Amino acid sequence: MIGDGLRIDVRQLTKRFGSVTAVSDLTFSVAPGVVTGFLGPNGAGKTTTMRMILGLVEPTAGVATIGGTRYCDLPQPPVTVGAVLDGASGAHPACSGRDHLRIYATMSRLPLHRVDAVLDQLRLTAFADRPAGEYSTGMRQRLSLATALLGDPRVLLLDEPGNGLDPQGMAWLRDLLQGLAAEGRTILVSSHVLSEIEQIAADVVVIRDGQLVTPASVAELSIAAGAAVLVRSPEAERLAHALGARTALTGGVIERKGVDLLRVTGFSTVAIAELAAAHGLAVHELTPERSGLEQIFLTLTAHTERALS
Ligand SMILES: Nc1ncnc2c1ncn2[C@@H]1O[C@H](COP(=O)(O)OP(=O)(O)OP(=O)(O)O)[C@@H](O)[C@H]1O
Repeated sequence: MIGDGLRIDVRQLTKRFGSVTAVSDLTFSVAPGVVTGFLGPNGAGKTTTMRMILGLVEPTAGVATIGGTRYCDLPQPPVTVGAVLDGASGAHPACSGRDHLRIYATMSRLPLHRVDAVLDQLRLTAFADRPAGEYSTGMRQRLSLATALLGDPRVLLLDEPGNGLDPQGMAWLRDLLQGLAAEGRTILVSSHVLSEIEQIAADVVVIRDGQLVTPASVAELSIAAGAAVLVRSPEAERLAHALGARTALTGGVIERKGVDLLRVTGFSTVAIAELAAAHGLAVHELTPERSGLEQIFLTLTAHTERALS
């Protein structure tokens, strides 16, 4: 573990570029210990928000803090926050990966032994002395991440880190980020490849038109978007009755799909299991009918789709 985790807090952030409002009164938090996905259609304001968190763009209003402190007031920013904003490592094509990291470490006053550590962590040691211009897309992405991790930061902000990675590379990225989060780090990842975020992230912040749609766990998001759960029970009738008594609160729908099968919306699998247990009803199967985050995302941002059409 890396000590107490640091929360990112975005409070009523607004950014206007002339007549364009890129981000509007945006408030959300990013918790340590899990990977949080940052989703929104093109132009939703994700990059602008990340840039404001990193002090690269001055907010028109509001504030973003990391562990309660604004980025510009952090005593040692590279030790607290690592970021990859455009997927580019910033390495000169003629410069080797190792030399690029050495230069960055020196500029950021980080110990040089971290260079070998991140080369090893990012599986770049075998390519470390080749010119960065000869790196594949995946290797360039790893060099960007290596640069962000040089300070062993407690917070990571990654804009589209999966861009250009093949499925193997994505699986590796997922394991890396989940491992870093499990150490207590705070990780915010934006991506357009929503099925990948679904695999990587436990929490999700969705924005559109610079405004918050929802902060939620992936499971909660599924419920909010009407994802259903198939429930097989020998006492389906009684279970349907028990669930039905709660739908006034949850807004869910209970459908009979067979003698022992219900299709339920508005409830998580956990809520259904707990309700069944509370009523002493057996449940033989609980299967989330996954519409996938892609569909959920489209449902939640449908307003934007309509506005554009
Ligand atoms: N420097 C700038 N000057 C003027 N407008 C800008 C500037 N930066 C961003 N914008 C505008 O702000 C809005 C939000 O852009 P932003 O890049 O933050 O969105 P995004 O969600 O990251 O989009 P994408 O997923 O396409 O990268 C867009 O309308 C964009 O054109």
